[in-house]
Amino acid sequence: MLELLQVSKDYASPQGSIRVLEQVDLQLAAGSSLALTGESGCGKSTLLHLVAGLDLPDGGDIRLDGQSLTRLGEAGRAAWRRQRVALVFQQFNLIPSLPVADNLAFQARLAGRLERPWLDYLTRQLGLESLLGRYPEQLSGGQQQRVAVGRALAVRPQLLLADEPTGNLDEQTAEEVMALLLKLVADSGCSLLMVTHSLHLASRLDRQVRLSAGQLH
Ligand SMILES: Nc1ncnc2c1ncn2[C@@H]1O[C@H](COP(=O)(O)OP(=O)(O)OP(=O)(O)O)[C@@H](O)[C@H]1O
Repeated sequence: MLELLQVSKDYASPQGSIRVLEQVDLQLAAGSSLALTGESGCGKSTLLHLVAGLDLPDGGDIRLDGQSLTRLGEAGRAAWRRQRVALVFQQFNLIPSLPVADNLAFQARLAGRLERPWLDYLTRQLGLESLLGRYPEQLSGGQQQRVAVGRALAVRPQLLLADEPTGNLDEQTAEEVMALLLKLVADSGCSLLMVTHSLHLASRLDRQVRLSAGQLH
């Protein structure tokens, strides 16, 4: 279970400090999915980055199965980023110098969690078997995002964080990638927190919340 307890975040600006998140409370049960929507600049990516352990809140706490992220030191936060959460970005973010097979295994290897049968299952389900020797630049956007989904889920994270995962894809490819992502998230049993501008995509997740003026609705 993911819990955000009174989470606040400020950024410095020339006009002084700006509060982007204002004492946000949120709970996401293990194995369930939540869509985070809201206008551009409202703080959706900020919230996702905090949960990912990429940045620290200025107030409040973030907990995963009772463990507090804000009480961890740098090494503990690095382990959180490697093993407990995984990210899928709008821009795919594959490693250009590695073929698909190594991109798929990269994070699971780094986390010491590479399970070959699970990775093979993901590879088959994502339709990537014939592309394992190719490099990212030789793939379409939809193919690249399927690799990114496989790479993230190969870790067997407790929580998958997705930031506009289909934002760079045409409508039909977005549908295909989203269907695969939802099926494989269900297969892995992890929770999903997804940022999206699309109310249609948001409606496919268990719950929807909107971020506005620093608070969730
Ligand atoms: N590192 C930073 N320093 C200062 N301000 C920042 C920083 N990162 C984000 N911001 C500001 O915080 C606000 C929230 O940004 P964030 O990227 O979280 O919004 P978002 O809802 O994800 O937007 P979008 O939908 O356009 O991606 C914006 O006003 C942004 O300019």
